[in-house]
Amino acid sequence: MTAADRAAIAAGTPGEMLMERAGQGVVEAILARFEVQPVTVLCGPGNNGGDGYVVARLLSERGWPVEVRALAEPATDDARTMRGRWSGPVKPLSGPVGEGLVVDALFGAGLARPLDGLAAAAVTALTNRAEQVIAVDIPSGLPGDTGAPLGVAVCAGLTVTFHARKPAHVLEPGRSLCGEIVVVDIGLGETPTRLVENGPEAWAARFPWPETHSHKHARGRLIVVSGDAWSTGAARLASRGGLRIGAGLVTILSTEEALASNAAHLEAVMLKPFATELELEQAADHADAAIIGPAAGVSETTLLNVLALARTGAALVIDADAITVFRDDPEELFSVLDRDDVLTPHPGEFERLFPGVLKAAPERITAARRAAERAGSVVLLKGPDTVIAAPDGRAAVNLNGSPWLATAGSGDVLAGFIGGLVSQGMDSFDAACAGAWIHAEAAALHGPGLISEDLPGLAPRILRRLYAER
Ligand SMILES: NC(=O)C1=CN([C@@H]2O[C@H](COP(=O)(O)OP(=O)(O)OC[C@H]3O[C@@H](n4cnc5c(N)ncnc54)[C@H](OP(=O)(O)O)[C@@H]3O)[C@@H](O)[C@H]2O)[C@@H](O)CC1
Ligand SMILES: [K+]
Repeated sequence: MTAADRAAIAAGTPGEMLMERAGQGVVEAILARFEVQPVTVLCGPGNNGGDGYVVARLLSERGWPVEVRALAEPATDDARTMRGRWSGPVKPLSGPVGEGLVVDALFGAGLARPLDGLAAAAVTALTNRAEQVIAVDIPSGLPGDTGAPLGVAVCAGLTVTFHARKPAHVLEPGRSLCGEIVVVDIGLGETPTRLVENGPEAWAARFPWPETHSHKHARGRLIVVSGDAWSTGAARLASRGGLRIGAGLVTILSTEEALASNAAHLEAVMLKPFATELELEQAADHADAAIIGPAAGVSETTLLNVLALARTGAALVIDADAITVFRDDPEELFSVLDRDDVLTPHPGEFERLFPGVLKAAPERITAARRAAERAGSVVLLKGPDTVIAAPDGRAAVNLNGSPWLATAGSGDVLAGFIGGLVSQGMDSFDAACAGAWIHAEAAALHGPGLISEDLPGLAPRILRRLYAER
């Protein structure tokens, strides 16, 4: 039972009533998606099984042919009550499951160990039937607080959970085992949750729209540090992203040798030379935000450039090579970061800065939180389920990730989106969340054939939508 259940029960809502609402929610989700057909409900011994008996009764009352299979007798009072209200037969779990839908009410939040014996066999027999399987709360075999199955686990086409998504619903591979996810309100009320699904509702109210009197300097001054003469495209992708997301002035800072190639490809983005890290520091002096890392080169120069930017008042977005250069001494980086700064590692870069943290954490949200706390800055851990965490414990998981983003340079544009938002004064955690969401939304909008050059130009369609809904 979760803390939310216990709190609701302590506040006077009987567990039995919560269970009735939970079963009702599952049934409504089924009725909204499927025609009447045979349904087999697999019930476990705990309250997840209790929900299963409610589903069986309510579907049967609506004329559905229902068969109940139980792993064991109910072991909780509420489950026993619901078992008692089911007037049909209860068959053993063993043996093949017939045609039609299968409701998986074997285990939910109380899963304590890998499935074995009859439960494992029943779950294995459901392989290749995902579209017909409706998981109650969580696909059995998947612990709610991680996205990692303990052993065999149900693969469902629909998962109906209660109150709020749990880590297993948002983190891979769990998220893919859930299929469509429906969250049912069972009246648990407002309970503090520190896991946020990243989406506009989490940050749109604080999006930095320009006001009538805004001028370009007030809209945010962003600088992007260019790579050397052969590696200038990444900084331009980032700068274009920054400009499209609304920064008023974007400047690429480039060494002499890369000036010509940058100059040949820039219009609204400005260009300034620098030779030493001291000159970089001076050039960045009036910037609100600075991006460093995309194609920067894994070199001592990049490391010194990061430290130089950290001496300015600019909020930093540190990506790619600018992360890797600190692999021998991550503390050197952490000692100059503050909570306005954002690190945007993929898992390999994350490992370089935070060795062992991903492996030691039960899942990616905890890993990103620990990293943010250690670094003292916002950390955006990339992946199909990108996680954003702040040093104060805030965390969000991006749910609109898109496979089209697996293309060269997409991370550079993401750094640009985040830097552009931070430069406009948006809180860095919000900016990382908004940047990641808009980035994935843009990719989904384009779909097949996406290249990173397309991403900045897709942002306006999403921004228009956000602007209209503000
Ligand atoms: N969220 C909400 O608001 C509401 C939630 N509700 C529902 O309650 C569910 C949580 O119920 P729950 O705590 O009783 O746990 P549940 O998953 O049924 O299993 C526990 C039982 O399984 C057993 N067991 C564990 N692992 C096993 C294994 N591998 N193999 C074999 N046995 C194993 C374990 O035995 P033990 O570990 O003690 O030996 C225990 O007997 C939740 O997911 C939701 O569906 C609603 O009803 C009300 C509102
Ligand atoms: K289940």
